[in-house]
Amino acid sequence: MPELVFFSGTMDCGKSTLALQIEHNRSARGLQGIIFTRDDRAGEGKLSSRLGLVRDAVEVADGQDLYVYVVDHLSQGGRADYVIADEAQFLAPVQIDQLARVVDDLGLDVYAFGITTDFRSKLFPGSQRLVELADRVEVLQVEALCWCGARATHNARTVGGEMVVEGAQVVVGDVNHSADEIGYEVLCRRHHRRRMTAASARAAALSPDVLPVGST
Ligand SMILES: Nc1ncnc2c1ncn2[C@@H]1O[C@H](COP(=O)(O)OP(=O)(O)O)[C@@H](O)[C@H]1O
Ligand SMILES: Cc1cn([C@H]2C[C@H](O)[C@@H](COP(=O)(O)O)O2)c(=O)[nH]c1=O
Repeated sequence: MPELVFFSGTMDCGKSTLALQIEHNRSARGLQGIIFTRDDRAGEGKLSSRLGLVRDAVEVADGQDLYVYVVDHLSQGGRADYVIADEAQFLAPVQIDQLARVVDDLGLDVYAFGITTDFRSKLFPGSQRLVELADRVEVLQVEALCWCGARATHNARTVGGEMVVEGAQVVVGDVNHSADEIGYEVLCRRHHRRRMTAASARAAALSPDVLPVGST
C-alpha cells in the first residue's frame, strides 16, 4: 500500500540526508521521483544536506496545488514513482492534504521531511497536518544532542548566542552561526524551557557567583 510518511526531528538531525539517500536508492533502481522543497538554505529549487550533497528540486510556491502538479507532470508524459517533500514544515496544511491525495488517488508513496515544532516549541501548521494525516511518523534515529549531552528535542532561535522567543515563525537559517547572527541551536526540553543555550551556560559557568571559592 502506498504511504504518506512523515520523517521528523529537530534541525540538524539528518532529515535532508535521508531524503537524498531515499532518492538515490530509488533512482539507482530506475525509479523516478518528484522532489519538492521550500526555502532550503542552499537556495531556490535545491534540496541540500549538511553532509555536502545537494540536488535540484521543485520549489513549492504559496498556493501551489501539489496534487495538480503531479497530475500535470504525469499527463504530459512525465514519470513519477514516488514523491519527496523536504522542509515540509513550510508547506501549507492544504498542500499536505494534496500530498495525501497523491498517495490515495495516484497510488504513489510520499516521503515528507521536516521539523515538527518552531523556536517557541509550537507546531508548524504544515507539520501539524502531517501528524494528523500521515500513515506513519518516523523519528530519525541519529540523535542531535543538546550541549549538555542529552538528546535534543527542541529547536531554539538565537541572537548573539542567546535564545529568543519573539519573532516570525519562519526565518530561514542554520545552526552554528557566528555569535552576532540570528541562528538556531538544538536543545533538550529542560534547557529549552530554561532558555539555556551553550553560550549562556558557558557564561553562567564563568559568573563570579559560581566560581570556586578563592578564585578572582
Ligand atoms: N562533517 C560531518 N561529518 C559527519 N557527519 C556530519 C558532518 N556534518 C554534518 N553531519 C551530519 O549531518 C547531520 C545533518 O544533516 P542534514 O541532513 O543537513 O540535517 P537536517 O536536514 O535534519 O537539518 C548532522 O546531524 C550530522 O549527523
Ligand atoms: C526552529 C525554526 C526553524 N526555522 C527554519 C530554519 C531552517 O531554515 C529550517 C530548518 O531546516 P533544517 O534542514 O531542518 O535544519 O527551518 C524557522 O523558520 N523557524 C523556526 O522556528
